[in-house]
Amino acid sequence: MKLFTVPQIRAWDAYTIAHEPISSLQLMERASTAFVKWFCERFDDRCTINVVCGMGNNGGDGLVIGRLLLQKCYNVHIFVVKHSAGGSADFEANLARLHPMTTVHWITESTDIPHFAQQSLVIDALLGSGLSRPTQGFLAEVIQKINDSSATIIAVDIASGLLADTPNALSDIIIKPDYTVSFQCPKLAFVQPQSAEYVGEWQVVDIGLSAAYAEATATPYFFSTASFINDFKISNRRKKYAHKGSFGHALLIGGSYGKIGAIVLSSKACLRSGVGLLTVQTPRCGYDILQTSLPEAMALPDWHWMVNTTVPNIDGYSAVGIGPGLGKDPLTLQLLRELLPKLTQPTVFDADALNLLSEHRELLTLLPPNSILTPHPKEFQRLLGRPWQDDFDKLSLLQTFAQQHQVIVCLKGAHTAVALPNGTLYFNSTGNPGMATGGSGDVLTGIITGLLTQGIPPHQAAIFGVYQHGAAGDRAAQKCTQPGLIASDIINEMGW
Ligand SMILES: NC(=O)C1=CN([C@@H]2O[C@H](COP(=O)(O)OP(=O)(O)OC[C@H]3O[C@@H](n4cnc5c(N)ncnc54)[C@H](O)[C@@H]3O)[C@@H](O)[C@H]2O)[C@@H](O)CC1
Ligand SMILES: Nc1ncnc2c1ncn2[C@@H]1O[C@H](COP(=O)(O)OP(=O)(O)O)[C@@H](O)[C@H]1O
Ligand SMILES: [K+]
Repeated sequence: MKLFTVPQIRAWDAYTIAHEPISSLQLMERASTAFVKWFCERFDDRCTINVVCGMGNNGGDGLVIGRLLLQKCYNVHIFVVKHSAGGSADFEANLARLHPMTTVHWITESTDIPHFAQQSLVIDALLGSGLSRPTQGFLAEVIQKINDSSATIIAVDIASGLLADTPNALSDIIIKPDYTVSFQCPKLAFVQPQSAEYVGEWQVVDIGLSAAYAEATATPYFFSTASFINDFKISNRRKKYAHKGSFGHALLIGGSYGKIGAIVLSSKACLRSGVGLLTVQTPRCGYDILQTSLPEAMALPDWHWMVNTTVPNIDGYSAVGIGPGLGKDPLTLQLLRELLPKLTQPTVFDADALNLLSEHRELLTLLPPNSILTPHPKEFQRLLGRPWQDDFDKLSLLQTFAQQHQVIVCLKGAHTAVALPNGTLYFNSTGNPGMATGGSGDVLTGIITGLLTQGIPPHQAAIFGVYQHGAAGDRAAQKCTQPGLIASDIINEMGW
């Protein structure tokens, strides 16, 4: 699914209105109907609902939502904050339609702001994507009062006061919703850690905007949903006469004294991703551990007891993964230095392989094109050599890094962002905080290396691997709960 900026979404609305054809008023009705459908599936008519509206089209949505819920016999109170002299045309039209049904409570000064009871629901339709300046005055007071209440808050399209495509100032006063129900496509802010408390649990509802516009309009941002991933047509079916040679031979290099578990986890995930053969190079202290815990893997023990030091002969391997548990010993650095120019096969760099690259930045120029780097935010900061100002700055640095080095970077976290060498970004839709546990990233390295080994092109291996890793994590969390989840559970739930 493509992710669009607010100006693009506005153009998308206009295109749909011009080409469907449909009036903007009808589109507002359609959007609000989709919201109400989502709402009624979750909340029954015993609750008290406060719809708090502004005077733009987001407020217009609020008025329609209020009307539709009244028609369904919900207990609805509608408030309008008078923040401008007149409302948008569609707001005014819907205000007129509401009049015979109920009294609208106007909030024109601070004393008009109601108390929102603990058990009630607040539907936030104050401001949407038309936000043009920070909220101030009694509009900000209303937001503050809603936030201070214990009511359940549901934002229409986007939380009032939250900017969709650019960072907010720390001082901005913004609704902190429990849920955001957004129209047609997620906003960029929804996949940024800094906006988390201004988004809550979010869901996109389809309002039938033009498919032709979406198809024809370019964007660097994508959201990897199940249907998007299915388009890669990566099959889990095997041909009857397939043999282990049909699925490639992976080489993983990692582990050091005390961190053999990391490379074992990667190895296990790599095997479960479907490779035909796997060889694992570890220091000698890892030999017994690996052979005992994973008899399916072949071991290539280094002469060194504690760390990896020897450049393996990489001929014959379909793909390489290096980094989990690797350590940063000077001998291991030497290995990496000598290995890099020899690599002709697709390669994944993770963990300490990335840290070594960060500390010896001249090595970055030796990365083969389309290599896959899988840093978590701290590792990415080290690779950059400097921190970012905010999440949007981080994304732009990520795009620039991938373009400059012609590599694929999977910046891990909730909504892992995969940056391609052409600057496009794919935000992942799967995964959960249960995966914030040691070893989860090692599993991802194994999965992506395994996909590369089977001949899947690097950009697909990265996007698909990240998606399937998160999906396996979601299945694991269902079984073990989020706190109970450990990295091995992700491996046990693998399969697609
Ligand atoms: N056809 C469409 O365009 C559709 C739009 N929809 C809704 O329309 C919304 C966007 O509508 P609008 O563009 O009218 O935007 P808003 O509803 O966000 O309101 C913008 C108005 O508020 C004012 N404003 C902006 N920031 C302010 C601030 N901080 N304090 C006080 N006033 C402020 C602006 O000057 C403008 O008059 C979407 O979020 C969505 O909810 C939906 O109805 C779906 C269809
Ligand atoms: N809150 C979260 N939501 C979704 N996925 C998460 C979350 N926290 C961590 N993960 C995933 O778990 C993995 C953690 O990787 P990493 O930090 O490298 O762990 P480790 O180094 O211990 O293996 C990443 O793939 C990341 O996307
Ligand atoms: K809103």
